[in-house]
Amino acid sequence: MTFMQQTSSINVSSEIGTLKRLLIHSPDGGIGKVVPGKFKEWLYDDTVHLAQMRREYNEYIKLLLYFLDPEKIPYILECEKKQVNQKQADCFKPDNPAYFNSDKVLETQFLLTQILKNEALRQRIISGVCAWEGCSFATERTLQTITDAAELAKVLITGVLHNKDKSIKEFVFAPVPNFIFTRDIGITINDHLLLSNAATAARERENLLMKFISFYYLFEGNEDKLIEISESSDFFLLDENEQKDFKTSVEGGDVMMIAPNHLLIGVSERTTPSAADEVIHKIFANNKTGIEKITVIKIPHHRAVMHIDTVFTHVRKDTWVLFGKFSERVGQERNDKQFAYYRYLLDKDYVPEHESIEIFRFYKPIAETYQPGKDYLTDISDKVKGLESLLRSISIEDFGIAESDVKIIYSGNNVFPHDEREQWTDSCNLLALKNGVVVGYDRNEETFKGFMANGFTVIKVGELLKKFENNELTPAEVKDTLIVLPSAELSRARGGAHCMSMPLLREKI
Ligand SMILES: NC(=[NH2+])NCCC[C@H](N)C(=O)O
Repeated sequence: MTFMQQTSSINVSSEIGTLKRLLIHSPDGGIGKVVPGKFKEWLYDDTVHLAQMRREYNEYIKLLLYFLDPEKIPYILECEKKQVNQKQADCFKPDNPAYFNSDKVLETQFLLTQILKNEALRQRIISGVCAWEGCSFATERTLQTITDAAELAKVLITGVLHNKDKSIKEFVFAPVPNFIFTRDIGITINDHLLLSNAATAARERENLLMKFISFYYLFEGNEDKLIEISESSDFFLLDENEQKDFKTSVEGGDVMMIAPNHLLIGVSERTTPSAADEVIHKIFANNKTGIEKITVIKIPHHRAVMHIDTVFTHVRKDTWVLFGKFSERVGQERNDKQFAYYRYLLDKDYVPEHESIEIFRFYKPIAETYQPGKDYLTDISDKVKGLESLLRSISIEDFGIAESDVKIIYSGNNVFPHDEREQWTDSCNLLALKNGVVVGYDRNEETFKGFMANGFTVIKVGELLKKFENNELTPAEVKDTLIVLPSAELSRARGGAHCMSMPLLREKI
């Protein structure tokens, strides 16, 4: 039986409907191989203490299981208790027979292992990865000799090959240290999945592995629901400069299924204009995706804001968290207080960040037949003046909220330098477990003030889990809450809970 046949499978139509199933990846050994000389290329800003990162991440897993698959909890608690002295309990290791194996909280390495048990696919995947990574024939043969699927999956992800007695290690290819950010490898759009096409080589193998996982596991038998994006066929003939303009990369952190018929696409450091173009055409051409409205948000290209989900996320139908520097309202307010004459005097190309954000809306009713040559751009400038008014308009139009009830919570409570510091450590990158219950990082304390001022409870994950364990509270009873994960190490990889999750199933809202 295929995955689709045995489960009520895959469907996401908002960022805040109750989360029922997602794809994650636990920090693997490859993260422990990141060296300073590779920071830029591998998209890291620091080295990470892997053991501590795993402890932090396991709190996240437990939280997810409590909400999505509570039947696994007794097993996890028992396993943790038995192995307190072990660095990491076996039930958290995807390559261990004791792995918790949930069909709600799915894991990439675990799924890859399942596919690798099929001999024909095993050959195909090894060849695919080897061709991609350009490894020697000898290495390919060595990989073929690994008969244990779990071991092979680990090698294909970490790039580290051990010999039989585990004494000698060899790197067969680079690690993929950003694979924990499963958000970026694909986007569930209703019952379809848009496969990413990474902007940088450091993340390309992730996309390849995700393709295998999608075609041979998650969407097996329903491959028509997978959407792939690629460069146009004449791309290879373009000269170097033109290629820069027409490169087609899209990463999941830039795509949000924000409301049942509405998709947001960020054009950023990672997602290119030509990728947005291609996504718009593919989605409008396919009525089954259920998308009528596509809003494209152009943000500045820099590391601090690599994807739109580092700038804002949806918290509750009426509530958003946003980086104030990118809000036209906040920008205007500052200017009203003291007019910025320097803007006349500075270099001509100086544009304050919020003003450099551009928003475009494309609209095609489902009932209308798609015409490739038609321009679907619609003018929304009367109501959308910038990012903040866009978010407000989504609450009002897509979720039926009264204008006066929409709340915007700002990174660092909009006080410099906390706004920038906390945005950097993902104060705006929250994962909603349900409408009004979101997961973030414990270090972004100034941002908490905005949550509390708007009636939210802020609680450390450890405290919440204790309440669950003592039966003082159930996940169903948790409302209007920001749950915060320990983040000393996790945040160093530069992604938050939103990045560390790929929702596959949410309740309709
Ligand atoms: N959706 C996200 N914001 N993902 C964050 C990815 C972080 C990762 N280090 C990168 O630079 O690619």
